Amino acid sequence: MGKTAEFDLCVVVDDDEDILTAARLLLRSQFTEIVTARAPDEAIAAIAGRSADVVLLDANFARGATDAAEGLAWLDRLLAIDPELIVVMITAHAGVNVAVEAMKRGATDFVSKPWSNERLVATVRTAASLRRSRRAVAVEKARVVAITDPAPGANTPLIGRSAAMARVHSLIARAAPTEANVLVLGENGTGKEIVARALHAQSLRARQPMLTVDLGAIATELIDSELFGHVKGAFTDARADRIGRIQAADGGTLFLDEIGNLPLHLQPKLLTVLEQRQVTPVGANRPIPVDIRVIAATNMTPQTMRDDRHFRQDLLFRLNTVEIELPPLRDRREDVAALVDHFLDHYARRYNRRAPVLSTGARAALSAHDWPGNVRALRHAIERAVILAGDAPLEAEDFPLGTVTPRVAPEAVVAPVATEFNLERVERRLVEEALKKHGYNISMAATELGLSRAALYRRMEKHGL
Ligand SMILES: Nc1ncnc2c1ncn2[C@@H]1O[C@H](COP(=O)(O)OP(=O)(O)OP(=O)(O)O)[C@@H](O)[C@H]1O
Repeated sequence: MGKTAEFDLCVVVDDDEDILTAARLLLRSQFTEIVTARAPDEAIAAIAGRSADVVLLDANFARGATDAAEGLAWLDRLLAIDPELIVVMITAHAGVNVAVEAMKRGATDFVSKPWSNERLVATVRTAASLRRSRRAVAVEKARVVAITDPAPGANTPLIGRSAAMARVHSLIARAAPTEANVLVLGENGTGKEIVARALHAQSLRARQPMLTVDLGAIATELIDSELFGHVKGAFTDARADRIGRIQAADGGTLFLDEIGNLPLHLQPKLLTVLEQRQVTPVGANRPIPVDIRVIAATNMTPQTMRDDRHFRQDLLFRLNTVEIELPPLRDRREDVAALVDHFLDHYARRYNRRAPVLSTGARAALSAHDWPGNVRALRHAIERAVILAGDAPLEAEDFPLGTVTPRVAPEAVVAPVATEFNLERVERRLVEEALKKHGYNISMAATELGLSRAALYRRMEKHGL
């Protein structure tokens, strides 16, 4: 059996039978199948529903014609059927104008008759490889888009009418339609991701995807290749080219969550992407142009972000063209009532129950609570209450408000009691303790528990924390 060909399907369209035979002989070692046709419509019918790697298309069909009008018209039709199609035009000798026109209309390359065999094979091979890499990028892009669905709850509207939230709403409305990069600051659970989604949804890029990279959830050593991509062989496990999230977000918005976790040594690399609008995958030697708008978020305080031991200031200035700061819930208690009503209604629908009534005392307690986990914690508290509610109005005791545990010294945390052996309960307790210990700072609690942020969120959901 002969060597397997590298490419699948080549289509050659020419009204000259000799040319068809020559092309078939020349290209048969490169393609598993070669379809030849004497007229373009014959070729279209022969490959209907299939995807050709390359179409070699003659420019002149009408006898004696040299202006290529017919070939160019067929080029348009073929590209209308499949805009990704790779067409190599066969032009008459010295038909430079035709070649230029064909390229302008979307042909990938051209060969002129009489051709040199070597040149023809090289041109067709390059064109077929281009098709393959375009397809690989499309598949990779779809994969990356598919795995970056919004986090649970991230698609809810931004509730809150306090003066602080009114400022946030107004900043979103003004910044969204511009191309400005936006930095969203706020403690964990204050709604930074919702703000990022609102910015994208109201932007000119709304029809393109918004890709999220949670820099707090990716192992540090993987951040480089996740963000910037890599080429095959760049490191031991790089078995194939892989585009990074930056390239996958091309045309859309890139949401860099927990930007404060971007290692210092990668910060100049991101700066270069933003300044030069191009990305160089790990191990590649040529940069790829990218068009992205960046929204970044962090739970670091503005002071920490402005400390160049944590964050490069030149990068900060690129990221924070507009800065939106989300105040913690304890500084906008007037928003609690609206949030409580929103989540009561939301979870009553979700669990198909009547929304429980809250006593005046319960409402007052919820408003007075300090909510170290901010809106996320309030949301979980309401969800739990809706699930557990009986017929009586809910009282303050029905919510796990307990005594507020401020950020405590690590040694003050009690080790789990060894007499408890129920794994689920032990897990819940550990997660809860770690959250309290770190003042509901998700990144720090996750690090302490040896979990990724995403894994910690899943456990918080599971245990209603
Ligand atoms: N203003 C708000 N209105 C409605 N829901 C909110 C609001 N703020 C936060 N939430 C809810 O709280 C949860 C946390 O929000 P989000 O993930 O946007 O916070 P975050 O600041 O990005 O948190 P983290 O820093 O921990 O990633 C989500 O379930 C979201 O629906």
